[in-house]
Amino acid sequence: MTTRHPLSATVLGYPRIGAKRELKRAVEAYWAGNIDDAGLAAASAEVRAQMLTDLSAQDLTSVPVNVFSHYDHVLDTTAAVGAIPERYRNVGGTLAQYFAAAHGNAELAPLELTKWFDTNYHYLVPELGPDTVFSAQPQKALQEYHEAVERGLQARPVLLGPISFLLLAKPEPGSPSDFHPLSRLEDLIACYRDLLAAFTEAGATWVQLDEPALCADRTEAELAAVATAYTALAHTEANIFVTGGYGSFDKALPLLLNSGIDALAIDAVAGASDIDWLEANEVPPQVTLVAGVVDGRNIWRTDTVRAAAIVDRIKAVATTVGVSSSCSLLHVPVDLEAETGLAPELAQRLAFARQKIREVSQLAQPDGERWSRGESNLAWRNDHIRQRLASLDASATQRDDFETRVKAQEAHTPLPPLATTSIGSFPQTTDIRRARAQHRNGLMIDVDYKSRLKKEIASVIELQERLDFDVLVHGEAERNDMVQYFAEHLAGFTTTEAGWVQSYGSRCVRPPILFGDVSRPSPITVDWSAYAQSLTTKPVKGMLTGPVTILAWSFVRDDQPLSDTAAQVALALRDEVADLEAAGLKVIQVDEPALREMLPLRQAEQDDYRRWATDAFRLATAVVKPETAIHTHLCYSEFGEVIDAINALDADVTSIEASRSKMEVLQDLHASQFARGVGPGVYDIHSPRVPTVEEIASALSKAIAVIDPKRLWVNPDCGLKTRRYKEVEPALASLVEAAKQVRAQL
Ligand code: MET
Ligand SMILES: [Zn+2]
Repeated sequence: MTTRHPLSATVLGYPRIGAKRELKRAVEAYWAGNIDDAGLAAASAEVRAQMLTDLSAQDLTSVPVNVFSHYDHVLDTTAAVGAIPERYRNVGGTLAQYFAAAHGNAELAPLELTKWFDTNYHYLVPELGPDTVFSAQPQKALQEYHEAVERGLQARPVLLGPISFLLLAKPEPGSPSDFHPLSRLEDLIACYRDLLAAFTEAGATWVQLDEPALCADRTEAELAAVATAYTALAHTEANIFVTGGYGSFDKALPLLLNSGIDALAIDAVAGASDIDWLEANEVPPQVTLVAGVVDGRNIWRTDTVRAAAIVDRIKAVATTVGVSSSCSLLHVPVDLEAETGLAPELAQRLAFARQKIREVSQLAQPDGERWSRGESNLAWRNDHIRQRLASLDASATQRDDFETRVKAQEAHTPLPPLATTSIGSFPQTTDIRRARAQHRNGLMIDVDYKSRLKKEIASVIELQERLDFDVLVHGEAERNDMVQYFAEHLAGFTTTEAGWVQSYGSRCVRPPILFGDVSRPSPITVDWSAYAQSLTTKPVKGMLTGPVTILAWSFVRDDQPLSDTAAQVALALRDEVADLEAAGLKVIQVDEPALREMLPLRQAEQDDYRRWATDAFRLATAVVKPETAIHTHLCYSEFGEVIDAINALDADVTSIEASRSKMEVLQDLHASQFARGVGPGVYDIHSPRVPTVEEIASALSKAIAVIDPKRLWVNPDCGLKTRRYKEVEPALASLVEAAKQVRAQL
């Protein structure tokens, strides 16, 4: 019998929150003090056991370990190199320190949370300084290694690779201004060598180092660091398997191949251009190539006929070839079998994590089962929508110029300078969540549910009138989630019952599935917004989620370009915008918080993205008359990168998360000569803290130094749905009062 290579059939990582979110429940119970250390350890062990059961259900030739996480895998690597920041170190045992860094406590804010590449996963940003001492802490990885070995599995510990770890880190507070974490490479490598030594000593022959940061454009110095790091690590006893997983390695590819590493995973889904390079160049014979042909980021069943052809292309250039997922399966739900409500013709085209393991295993067998997707389902096609889109010309995305709009809007809806508003959602009380759940489960009839929602809207309007807001919102009580709500009301989408994926820590989301042509069977939000407007003489904002964000937070069909799908979503929203305007809404906000998230990692692809993303937004909004104001909202920082796109959205007003980034965004806006209305958030809704009138007034005073007060809006930095009324009321009162004070000084 020939033994198969350990990387013949594998996946790069696995969902770790539990098929039914068991880990979420355990961790939250632990934070609340409802279970103790032993209780959490037991629950975690069960989640890991299930992961291993899944990973061993098909004949994978090796399984990744150390891919379980109590919160985040970047924080796990931070802990593995002993670099949990000093300030969390006197909190108690290692788990307490870990959670303090992850989640904060009464005294300490957690580490910064930010988006993981172009996904909706968030990682905790490591903080490193010139004096950070690295020390190998292999215990967690070893424990998971032993758990797998005890089951007779061939296991390989996984760590975030040293280059990505340093590139994702930020300088710790107080570091010299010219300090860059990458300058710590040599010391970090020494620590990784210790970790690898501990793994090999325990019996591991392979170690997986994930280098997703190499799927973005890198400077010459960063690329040089890749060669240095891997040449050093290749001279250890461990066999090194490097993965990327979020696109092509591009310039890093030859460096990795020639560094002496033993295996490299190619992302054949998002980074197929690497395969072209491999075909045109020489692959060192000692390097095993692992073909990542099973999409780790989407839920479509793999066309294994096509995938096998890609594996063959790679086999033609390399001596040893394996098959894997394109990246960790972290981004997909665990089991399709749990979805009993899906239409069979859709379900048969899907694969979640368990099904993907099976696909890998089939692809790795020369005579394994093959499936071809064939044509897309004709029943999912909507020719009427396609014709409407085809008949649109450039005027569909073009409004009058901003000057004209401002004049028309001032006449139509007079507002003071520093006008006050909020971002849309108001606190979602237990009572309102219960009503929604009861209605969903058929325990509350439509009329009762509608009157319950109307009551909620009326109370939100009453509160805003009492607080003296200038532009009111209806509060979004009808929405469980800003994307799911629209997915439930648009044709071409379906939602799942248990399709949970981790967003960060214990927070999970259920991305809807966009499977066919999108259309709007009937108005979605119009009744709620019109009802809110009927209760007040002040303007109410209609509230919609934008096309880019709807795509970013869904699993989207991959049989046509994203730009085509975005246009269909935009057209549906355009009809909704037109209906809101016709119903008397003078202000309409279309949220695009995911505008930055979808930005491609490689510069070469960014212009195209900016074009279709802004076209979609404009298609959705440019239907209104000049006197109707279009607002948009963005959060999650780093606006520098999308400022041109924000400009191109051509919204009349853009509200932006800014209180946490200390109004830095104003500098960016100023520098880019952004000329339209802007509302830098002055109340950090991510914290229960109630801001004072003085601090908001001082932020506003800073803002009017760079922005014309007529263009400046005063608002929180995001929706209020996760907050409680007891914090929100006084905070909003401070906000309105601060606006009035600064206004009085103009
Ligand atoms: C993540 S952005 C949220 C915007 C939405 N309108 C809300 O207020 O909740
Ligand atoms: Zn937001």
